[in-house]
Amino acid sequence: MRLIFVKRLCEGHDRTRRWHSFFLNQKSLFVRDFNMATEAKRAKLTDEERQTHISPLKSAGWALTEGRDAIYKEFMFKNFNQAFGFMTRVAMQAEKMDHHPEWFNVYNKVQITLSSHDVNGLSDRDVRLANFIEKTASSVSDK
Ligand SMILES: C[C@H](O)[C@H](O)[C@H]1CNC2=NC(N)=NC(=O)C2=N1
Repeated sequence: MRLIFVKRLCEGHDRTRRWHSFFLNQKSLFVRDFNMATEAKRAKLTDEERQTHISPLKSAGWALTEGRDAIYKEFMFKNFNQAFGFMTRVAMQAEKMDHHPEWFNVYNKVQITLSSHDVNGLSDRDVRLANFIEKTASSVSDK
């Protein structure tokens, strides 16, 4: 039996785009829907996940924001050039992830808040972006 792999980008009612993937045979039988994995990630972090992933970020200088399920950190660079170089790298990663920071910059200071609007709180996308931001900040500061 010949199986055809189908991948389709769909826009949901909440305007988020997700990949729907399935194998079809000639009778259009759904064999697998990889979208399940994506769906599972669109959820708030559990208490256990916060212990594992938010605690190390707190040690790195991130703090929970008051009155809102989000994390915040202020970064200082040598000058504007370095700060903007950092922001450019983060912006490209954010676009790739379709997950964007709330941020403020003046000269060498960049203040960042991360939260997932679609779940109204912290999700694993904030953890991944925060870790990328940490790595990028130290590589930019090294120069
Ligand atoms: C339509 C688009 O996928 C969504 O609006 C994305 C864009 N960037 C986002 N960024 C953040 N921080 N949270 C989101 O829920 C989010 N959603």
